[in-house]
Amino acid sequence: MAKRPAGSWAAALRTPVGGFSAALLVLVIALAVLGPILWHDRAFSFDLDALGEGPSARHWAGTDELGRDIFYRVLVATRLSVVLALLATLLGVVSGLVLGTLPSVLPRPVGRLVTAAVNVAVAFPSLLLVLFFSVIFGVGTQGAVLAVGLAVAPSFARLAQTMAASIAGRDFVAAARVCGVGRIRLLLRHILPNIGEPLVVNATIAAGSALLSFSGLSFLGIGVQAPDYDWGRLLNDGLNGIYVNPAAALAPGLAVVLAGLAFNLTGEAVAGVVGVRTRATHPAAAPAPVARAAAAEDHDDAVLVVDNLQVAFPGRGGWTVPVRGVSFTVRPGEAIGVVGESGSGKSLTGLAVSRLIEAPGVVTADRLEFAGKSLLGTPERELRGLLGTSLAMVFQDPMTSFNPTRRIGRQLAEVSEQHQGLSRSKALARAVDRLRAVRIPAARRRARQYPHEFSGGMRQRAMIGMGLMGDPRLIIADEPTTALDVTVQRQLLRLLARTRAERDTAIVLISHDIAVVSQTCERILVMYAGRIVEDLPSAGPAATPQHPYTRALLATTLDLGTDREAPLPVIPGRPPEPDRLPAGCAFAERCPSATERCRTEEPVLAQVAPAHRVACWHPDDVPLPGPAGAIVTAGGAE
Ligand SMILES: Nc1ncnc2c1ncn2[C@@H]1O[C@H](COP(=O)(O)OP(=O)(O)OP(=O)(O)O)[C@@H](O)[C@H]1O
Repeated sequence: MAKRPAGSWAAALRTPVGGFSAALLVLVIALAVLGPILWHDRAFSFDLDALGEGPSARHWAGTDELGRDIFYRVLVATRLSVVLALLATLLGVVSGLVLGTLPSVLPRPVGRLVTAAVNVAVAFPSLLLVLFFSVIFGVGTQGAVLAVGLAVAPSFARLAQTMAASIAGRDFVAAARVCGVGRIRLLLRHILPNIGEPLVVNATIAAGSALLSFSGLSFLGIGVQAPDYDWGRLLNDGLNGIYVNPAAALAPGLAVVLAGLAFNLTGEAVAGVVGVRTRATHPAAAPAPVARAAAAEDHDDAVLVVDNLQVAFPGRGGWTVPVRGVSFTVRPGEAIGVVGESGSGKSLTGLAVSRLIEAPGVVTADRLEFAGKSLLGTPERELRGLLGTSLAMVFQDPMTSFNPTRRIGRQLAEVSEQHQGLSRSKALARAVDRLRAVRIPAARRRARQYPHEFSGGMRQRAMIGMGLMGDPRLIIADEPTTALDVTVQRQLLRLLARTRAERDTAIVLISHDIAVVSQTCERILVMYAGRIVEDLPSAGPAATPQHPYTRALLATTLDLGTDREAPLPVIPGRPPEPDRLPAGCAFAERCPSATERCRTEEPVLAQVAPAHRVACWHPDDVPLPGPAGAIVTAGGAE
């Protein structure tokens, strides 16, 4: 299980649910431990002057027919009630875990048999199972523990099975398998630790239910037997005289409810901390604004204006700001490339523009406008229509971009049904037409197919086709060609270029590959550690990169002329983590031209030529070798 920072537990305790459940649980545990030690004698002493009496100053919840104090009996019964519930839960969790994970270590036919047995058991209501097992194991405490425990087991087995199956498909398990790790070790080392958290949460909640079931069994007379007593037995005793002394039944009933609540609410609070349920956290204060890096240029007809954009996430020691004051403008029909190494903030910038940053992430900007509308100030409902028809997003992994259970045509058609009010058949006809427009052969037949029946390149085309269902003014493509081979990559870039030429659609192409970007875009934004460090055209007189980072990126680009005998060029060092940024220029550590000033003072993005901005104290304007010294790579322009 991953270690949680102490801060998140403390924060959970400060919430009303967390605080209340923790207090209640501490009280229940304290009573279970101390109850029999402190009040055993009082619970067993007979007051012959007060037989079967109602509440009084001496006996707060009255007495039973032998004159024993009900209040103290309820307190003393806490230990047996809680211990039995916990024992039953433990039994249920352990046997459920064994049943749930056995199929992954047993030979396949036996494993299937176990799975089928679990499926059948899950189909029965747990109360029915409790009664069934009680009959089998017989009346008494032991039988009741076994009955409640085994009745809980199937739901844990199912939970463990489902979670183990989802983990078993992950890459790290495959990697361990390839390394020859055996099945049992795989289960113990790689699968169980990753399903531990949800199991603990569910076990805590199940303890509350076990307490209730146990009290139910004792109440029916098939659980704890005299002279022992738990809350269920006290409830049973109290019910006989309920018209004389209602408190005799109410007191143990209240104890069951409060202890059940303590377990259930604690489970909820733990779930909030370990993230079993996705819950928006509300950090104490908003992230502090970072120093402005540059202003966006003003254009009246701009499709997208990003001015001083910041994306922040709450971390252990405060906010981390992976995007720090990014500013740029995109005009109609313009193709802008965003490049940079992994972690430079490219994707977050694209996601912020598409309003896809989820809480607890926070997006702020002086201006973030798409098609003249503020993306931060306009109500969600108003924006949905605009973004649905005018903004298209193409992601890196085309397989996960489509819903695998729905036909491609229907998924495309949904856009027009939702945003353009087209009928089902008209929307589908448009979907087929759009698939044709992105050059998908046999579009009508293909529209009836599922995503897995498409090749990677076709899925990316279909994704662009989905964007074209509306009338996109901007396409944001985040690493759209990374998963594709070079030929398909070229086709896709050509399709983007054609779409742009035909419809005057602007394109923001995010890539780590400066060669890909320079082939498709006329302007390149180079990002490093959450900032734009250079903004330059990809061709023309101002296309000589001046930032040492851009020059280093270009130097590491391989092309047909690269000397295969020489070692592969790399940029030494690694980019800084967003929560550990140095003072001054973030690239200084890796920069051959860095001086003392670079290490103390952060450069701002400044104009060095028309349409060329650089954030560097020592820009290098010596033209690079190659055609006109510009960023034209082996692929050439499309
Ligand atoms: N939800 C998140 N919570 C905290 N930090 C995040 C979150 N998402 C991204 N980051 C951090 O923000 C930084 C920038 O991420 P981003 O995905 O924008 O990088 P990128 O330049 O697109 O890299 P890549 O090419 O690898 O996708 C990374 O250091 C990442 O760890």
